[in-house]
This record gives sequence, C-alpha cells and structure tokens, in this order.
Amino acid sequence: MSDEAVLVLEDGSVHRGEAFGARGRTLGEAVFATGMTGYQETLTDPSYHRQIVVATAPHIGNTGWNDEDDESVRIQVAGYVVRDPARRPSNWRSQRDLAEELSRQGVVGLAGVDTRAITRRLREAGSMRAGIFSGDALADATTMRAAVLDSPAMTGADLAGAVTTGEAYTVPAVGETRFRVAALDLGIKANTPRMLAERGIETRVLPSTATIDELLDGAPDGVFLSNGPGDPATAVHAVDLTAEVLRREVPLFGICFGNQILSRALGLGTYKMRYGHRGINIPVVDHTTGTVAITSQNHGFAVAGEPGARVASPAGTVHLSHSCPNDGTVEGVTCEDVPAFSVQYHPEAAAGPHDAAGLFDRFADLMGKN
Ligand SMILES: NC(=O)CC[C@H](N)C(=O)O
Repeated sequence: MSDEAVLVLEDGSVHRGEAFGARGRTLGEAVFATGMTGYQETLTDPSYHRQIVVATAPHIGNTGWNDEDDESVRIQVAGYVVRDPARRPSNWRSQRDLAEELSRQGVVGLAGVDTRAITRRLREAGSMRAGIFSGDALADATTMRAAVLDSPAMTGADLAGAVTTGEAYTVPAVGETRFRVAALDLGIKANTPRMLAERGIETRVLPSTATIDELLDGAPDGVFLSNGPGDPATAVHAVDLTAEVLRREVPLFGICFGNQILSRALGLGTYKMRYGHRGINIPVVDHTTGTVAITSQNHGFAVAGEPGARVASPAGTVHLSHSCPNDGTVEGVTCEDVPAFSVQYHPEAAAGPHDAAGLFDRFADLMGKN
C-alpha cells in the first residue's frame, strides 16, 4: 500500500494520499461520518449506496473485519477515505483486515489524507460530488474533475431499486410469534429484523416494487418502512403504498428513509440538507415527553416543518414529534388519528447508543392496541 490515490471534490480541490483497498476509479457523493466505532456497519449499510464516506475519526481499522457484523450482503459505500489505517487489526472477532476486505470487494479507498480538513470543506460548502482515483485511473486534475462533474448528483437519485432484495424472505421471531410485520425493503439493515425478532415479531421482507396486495398479503399486524439510499422525492411507489396503508389504518413504523416516505405520504415535504447527519452521538428531543435521546444517524435529506407543530394531513393530525437541537431539523413524526409513526434516526444501530431501542417496543404496543 504505497501507491498514490487522489480524492477530487466537485469544488476542484485535490487531496493526495495512498491507495487503500481496491485500485481504480469510483464516483459518488462525498459525505463525512463522525462515528469513532462501527466502520463495518457503516460500510455495509445500504443507505450509503453511491456515497464516498470520509471518516473523521483519525484511526480506522483496529478491530478488523468479521462475518457477523455486516448490515447487508456487501460493502455498499462507493468509496472510503481514512486518515490513518490500522497497520494490523487486533480483536478476538476479527477474521480479516479492512484494506483486504475493501480489495476483495473491489471498493476503492484512500488513506493518508487530512480527513478533518476535508470535513471542514464539506461542512462549509455542503456534501459534494467526488471521485477517488488510483492505479490506472490516475489522471491529471482537469480530467479527474471532469469525470466528477459528469457524475449524477444525490438530489433526484432513485436508488432503492439498486439495493432492495430480489425475492421476499421471512425472518422468524425469537420464541413465540406475537406479531407479523411486512417490511418494505428500501435498503434494510440486517439488525432491524433481528431487533424485531427479539420482541416476538416475525418480519416478512419484501422488494421495493411490491404491490399493496403483496405487502398486505396474509393481513400482517403492521407495516415497516426501512432506511435506504437516495432522494425520498423519487420514492413515488413507496409513498403511494404508504398512503394506502394509512387509509387502511394498518399500524406503521418507519426509520430514516421510511420517515421521509411516511412524511411525504402525509403531504409534508423533504429537502436536501447542506451536509446531513452521520454519526453515533446526535441528540434528538422528543416533544411529547421533553426527553432527549442520543442517537445514531445517517441521512442527507430531512422532513420540512416546524418541530413540535401539529399539522393537518390526509390521515388526520400529524405531530412533528421529534427534532434535533443541533440544527432544529425534524427527526420524527407521529400520526394522532391513525396508528403510524416514524423517526429519522436509527434505533437498530449497532455500534451506537441504545437510547432509541424502545421504539421497537412502541411499534409492538401500537400493533397490540390495534
Ligand atoms: N439512512 C437513510 O435511510 C437515509 C435516507 C436518505 N437516503 C437520506 O440520505 O436522507
């Protein structure tokens, strides 16, 4: 690992370091993530599809790679940028080294750059299109920047189809089955059905193209809308399905992309944030209880509205029930006339705080009351 690699941002800045993982070219939206642990879960989270993740934690790779912590079947990020990779992993669960796994899966990375300087740039100018170039793909700065400027933006990107399951599958409950849930897979993470299962919930995971009849086949007790990549404004089919689920008053819970979809089905808007929220220590205020949870997050779009407000929707009153005190963005919505709620943050996060895990119990209660 001594050959050159370069990160080129849309603003024309060029950041030179060393190749990390596979050699070649990759293009995507550059975003920064502030978690100091959990890189394996981050890299395999489908919500990061087509994003080049810049780690602000300076030292990455200490705990290696194992076959247990993947959130999906592959590394999903378009590229990975770190400052100082661990020279050798040391953890009792580690089976491989991070750079080796990136190479094995053909994921192009970059090491040895000042990731905090890059982060400051992304924070001031906002998330940008970017490319990592190494090996045969290295070229002069003008050529590399032209490739970046030619790549698609995240606004308007419809990406659920690229990460959803091809076939429906079922994850059984642990112990007695209390409820059955139909989950729309827009980029679901493995830990979601696992956490539902621990609460006696069987999850049937369906492709993002499922029809309303497929989704509600067998009369599930609830519907779950997963996290996922891309711009929620493009998720027209998922929004239509959700509107129908609301009309039928089937209990519904959504996470992140799912929160944006429920909100859009309720007539609220979504917009692209300047640089988003990606980390494992982001505070969220619950306006119903006045309590604050520390949460894991990974989103670049947000729901528009005034935190704490109650607004009219096709499904009755909606409470913009959660918000982030850092920037006043909406972090969750609760329907007051139909059994539906969602959050922008991640109760299923592994490597991250557990403050929000109770949301799965809230979903179970909602199904129980129905
Ligand atoms: N984690 C997610 O579900 C992300 C949702 C959406 N793609 C966003 O960036 O805001």
